[in-house]
Amino acid sequence: MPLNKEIQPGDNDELTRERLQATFDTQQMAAALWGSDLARKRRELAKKVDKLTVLHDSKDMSFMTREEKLSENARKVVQMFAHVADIVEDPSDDAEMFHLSSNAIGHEGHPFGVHFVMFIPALKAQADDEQREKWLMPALGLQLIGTYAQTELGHGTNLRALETMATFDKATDEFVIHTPTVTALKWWPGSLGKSSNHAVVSANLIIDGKSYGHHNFMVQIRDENTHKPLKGITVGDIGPKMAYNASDNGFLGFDHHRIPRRNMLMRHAKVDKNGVYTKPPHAKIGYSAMVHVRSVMIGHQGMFLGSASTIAIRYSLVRRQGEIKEGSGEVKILDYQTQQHRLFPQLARAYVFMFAGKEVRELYQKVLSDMEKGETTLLADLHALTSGLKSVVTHLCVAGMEQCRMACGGHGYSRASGIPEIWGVAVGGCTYEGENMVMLLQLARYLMKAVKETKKGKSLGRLVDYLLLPQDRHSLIGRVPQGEYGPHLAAFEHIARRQIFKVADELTKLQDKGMSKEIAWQKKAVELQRAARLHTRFYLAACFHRKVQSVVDGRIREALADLYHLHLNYELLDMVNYALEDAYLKADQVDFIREDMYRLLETIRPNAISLVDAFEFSDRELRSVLGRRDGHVYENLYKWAKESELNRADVLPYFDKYLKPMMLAARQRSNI
Ligand SMILES: CCCCCCCCCC/C=C\CCCCC/C=C/C(=O)SCCNC(=O)CCNC(=O)[C@H](O)C(C)(C)COP(=O)(O)OP(=O)(O)OC[C@H]1O[C@@H](n2cnc3c(N)ncnc32)[C@H](O)[C@@H]1OP(=O)(O)O
Ligand SMILES: Cc1cc2nc3c(=O)[nH]c(=O)nc-3n(C[C@H](O)[C@H](O)[C@H](O)COP(=O)(O)OP(=O)(O)OC[C@H]3O[C@@H](n4cnc5c(N)ncnc54)[C@H](O)[C@@H]3O)c2cc1C
Repeated sequence: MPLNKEIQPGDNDELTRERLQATFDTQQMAAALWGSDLARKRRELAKKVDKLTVLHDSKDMSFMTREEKLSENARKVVQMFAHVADIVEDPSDDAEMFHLSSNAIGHEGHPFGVHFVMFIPALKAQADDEQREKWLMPALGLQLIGTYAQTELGHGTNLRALETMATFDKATDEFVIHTPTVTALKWWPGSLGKSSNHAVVSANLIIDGKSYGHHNFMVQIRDENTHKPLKGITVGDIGPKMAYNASDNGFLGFDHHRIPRRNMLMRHAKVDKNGVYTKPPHAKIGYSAMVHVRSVMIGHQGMFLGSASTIAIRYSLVRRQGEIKEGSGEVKILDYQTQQHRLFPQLARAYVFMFAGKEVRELYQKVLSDMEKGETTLLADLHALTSGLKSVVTHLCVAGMEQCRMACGGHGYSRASGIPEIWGVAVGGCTYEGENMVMLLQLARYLMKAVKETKKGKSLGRLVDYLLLPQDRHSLIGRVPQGEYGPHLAAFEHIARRQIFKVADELTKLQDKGMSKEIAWQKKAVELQRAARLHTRFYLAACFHRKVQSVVDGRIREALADLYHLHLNYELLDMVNYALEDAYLKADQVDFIREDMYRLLETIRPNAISLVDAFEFSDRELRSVLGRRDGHVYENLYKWAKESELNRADVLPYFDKYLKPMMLAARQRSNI
């Protein structure tokens, strides 16, 4: 039995030979990546989706208009729910459902995207028991479609400047929801434009003329039967986007629209019928739906980068171009060192992002169950961690995916590669759920507080314990046996700690000179976001270390350790300026890191296909001609191109309408 479980009769021989070189069992590696239970469920649900033709794309989405995309994905999502009990073991398991939707629907969006990822989590965390009964149960039972309407045309980041108003009318026991200006229009919510009939709306709570800041309200926006907007509500689609065009992101305006008082989500903050306001136990508890998405995004982004790596690495083993030794025949492009250097570090990042995604979800679940008991101590840690990870992971993912695309040459630029769409979806993650730079500055706030605690000999939390440790002056990389690469991880720690303390000292100096805290912050904002990035990259490296250490099977651990060590080398070189500034690393150590990285590229090369096969993306899920499991790329690229709508006729009307008359006229002129 070969160790790579993807081998099948009829596959491209080149790929089969590659797969036979695996040093580990790909299904065991899949278990390390996804968790053994989820890996098994993914495998089984993919087989079931393969058999259920109603869940298959009716044609490649690249050849569809937006309206066709919306309709196609609405059709598939409805079929998916109709068959859900036959396909998944536990329909209430978000992870299993996400993988089902990834297989059957893809990533271009569908009417229930924000419903499941924000609307339901907002109700779970912020609705009281009675409200859960009223809306959560119907939402879970698909009796209504919800969205999360927070961002406005004028403001997305600065939530304190949101303009939508929810004014309490004591006489009728209602809130009056109103959009006072054009900039107050809700703008961007997913599935709002044409699909949703309910929304959790963020609006400023106003009682007796006093504003209590923004709170969340349940608003029905469309009639349940006719689907027409209710009186006082204007709603529509905001137009085409870079990608994610099967999602109808929308706008929404209210003209003194009335809702019952009990439509304010009241698990934590409350307003009684006399207009008496009760504060929540934590000022930011109403932000929980955002924290939820930030926590799920990390693993999803890892998956996007894993998909792009799979496509590029498989294709690089099919594509031959040029010779390394003259006369010895064209080589697979993955045999070029530059191609390996382009792709393997992205593969390693995909792995660690998926591991980090799992860790952060566990912390989220813990915080959620604490919150249920009114306990909010870990909320700040979770906010800091998710803010940093969300920003660093999305940024590195899209940079990595772009490398994958370019590594596929011209065919990478074609939508047939599948990379442009997932890149477009992934890059949205740099903006949604908090613009990356803004979220890095949120983490920086936490880090600066942590420095203050450290100076008192205390730690703000587990994530920043390392700030209490003393700094070494020189790295031991290349000075002691490599072992488990401890000195490399120590270098990540050193770089992060130094930048964090450096910027904290600079802030103090500016303030000591009389500068206000806010202006000093502005003067050092770029350095602060750097501190946040370095802290997060240290967290990621340490997470990779924890994962490798936890693996019991020797062959899996060895293959993972190769990726981990490559990650350490590659990322350190990417941040090397920070280690050179204080001569922590010497030039010969940088050379040592580089040479070790090149060695690792060669070590990883024979396992490359098995490391991507271990993601176990089905062809249906990958939606890529270049990334096909069987490697039959060229004949299928030709088949795909023939599906282009431009090939429906040999001559298209625009030729007769514009080009032919122009050429005829030109010929006539030349005959005169
Ligand atoms: C079919 C079935 C499928 C089922 C499977 C489901 C899976 C589906 C997967 C689909 C995947 C993808 C779909 C993509 C959907 C995308 C949806 C996108 C949605 C959105 O974008 S919603 C809008 C998001 N908006 C934002 O993120 C806004 C960003 N801004 C902010 O968060 C805040 O304004 C801020 C944090 C930048 C600042 O807030 P502000 O109130 O002004 O506070 P500050 O004064 O700066 O800070 C005050 C203190 O508060 C702390 N703080 C801030 N936020 C939090 C928090 N969330 N938690 C805890 N603490 C917080 C902050 O740190 C300060 O503390 P300090 O004073 O320093 O102690
Ligand atoms: C695909 C997609 C889906 C979305 N889905 C939803 C949804 O379902 N529901 C919803 O409510 N919203 C949604 N959004 C909106 C999204 O949350 C916001 O676009 C996002 O929070 C960024 O806010 P903004 O657009 O106001 O950017 P801005 O804040 O205007 O950012 C513009 C620039 O200003 C900078 N900047 C802003 N403030 C600061 C600061 N304090 N310090 C330093 N720099 C700053 C930013 O770094 C950025 O460079 C979605 C957006 C996208 C792209």
